[in-house]
Amino acid sequence: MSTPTYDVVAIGNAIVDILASADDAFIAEIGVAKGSMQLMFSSEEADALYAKMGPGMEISGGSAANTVAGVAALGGKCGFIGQVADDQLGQVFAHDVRSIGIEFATPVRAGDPTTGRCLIFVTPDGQRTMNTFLGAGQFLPAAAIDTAMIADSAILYLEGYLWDPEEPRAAMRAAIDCARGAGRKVAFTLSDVFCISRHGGDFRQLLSDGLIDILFANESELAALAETEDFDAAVAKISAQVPTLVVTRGEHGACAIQNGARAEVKAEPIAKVVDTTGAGDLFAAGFLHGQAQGYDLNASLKLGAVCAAEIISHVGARPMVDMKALAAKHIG
Ligand SMILES: OC[C@H]1O[C@H](O)[C@H](O)[C@@H]1O
Repeated sequence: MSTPTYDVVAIGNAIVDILASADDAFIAEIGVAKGSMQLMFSSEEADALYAKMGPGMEISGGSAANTVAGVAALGGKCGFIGQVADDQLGQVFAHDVRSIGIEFATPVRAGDPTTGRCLIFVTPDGQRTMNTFLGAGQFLPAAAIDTAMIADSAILYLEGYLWDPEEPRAAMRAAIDCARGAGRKVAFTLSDVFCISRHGGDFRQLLSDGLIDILFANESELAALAETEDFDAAVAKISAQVPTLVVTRGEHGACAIQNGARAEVKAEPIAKVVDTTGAGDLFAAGFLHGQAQGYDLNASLKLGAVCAAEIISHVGARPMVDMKALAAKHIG
């Protein structure tokens, strides 16, 4: 097997985030569950919610895109595959990933819908409530999959959010076949409990077919996938089906089980949680970069925790400090 050019190639939703402060009363008023993610199914619905939003900040996002942005900031070589439309938000998204050295060559899609956007309300406790219009992202076709790039990457990283729409799901299945055919690793994030409610059967099948090498979950996603609220039982059940399981536990840190060996990390202390958007994405970035660099499980978890702490200390899910220097300070 040849040495791969890329450390991580991701397939995910190409989204520009619009973030604004809101209080709990506003979250109740718009009728969504605080801390959750819900889909908006039309640009009219997105426009109506945007009209209610206070002054916003636009920052590129998208879960898997955030992760490769983190890996690239740490010095990894990355690629991204995702669908944007031929519009201004699409140009912003493409500019932002390319400007940090990520290879992004998915052809733009003409016509409606627009590029995806996510309206994110951040409450004073740092909690984020996301409202996503996937837009063009839900039409990523299998034909857009760059098989040469995937076969040339140590890790293919997929987001569960994108398993929902039909075309990208087919595209991701083709990408898994391509990565595995080339002897590369496949990493998958479960993204949200709602993805498991809708596609838990598929996810369990991917695991039992041995198609996933690294699985990322938070505690609620793990419980939903394992169909038990008993954390230790859930870890035992799922870790028996995947070579590496990583479970993020918010302020309680994270744990990973790799081929039977278990490691834990505490959450990195920070002065103030400003915005939790992208915490899991950046944890995945640190962990994957560590694994791609050959770090052991403890060091990979530590780098994940350091990256997650950086991202929650400011608004937006893209790193804002010199991540190489930050990693060097903590990992050496
Ligand atoms: O995981 C956080 C990301 O999910 C949503 O897709 C937003 O784009 C945000 O950046």
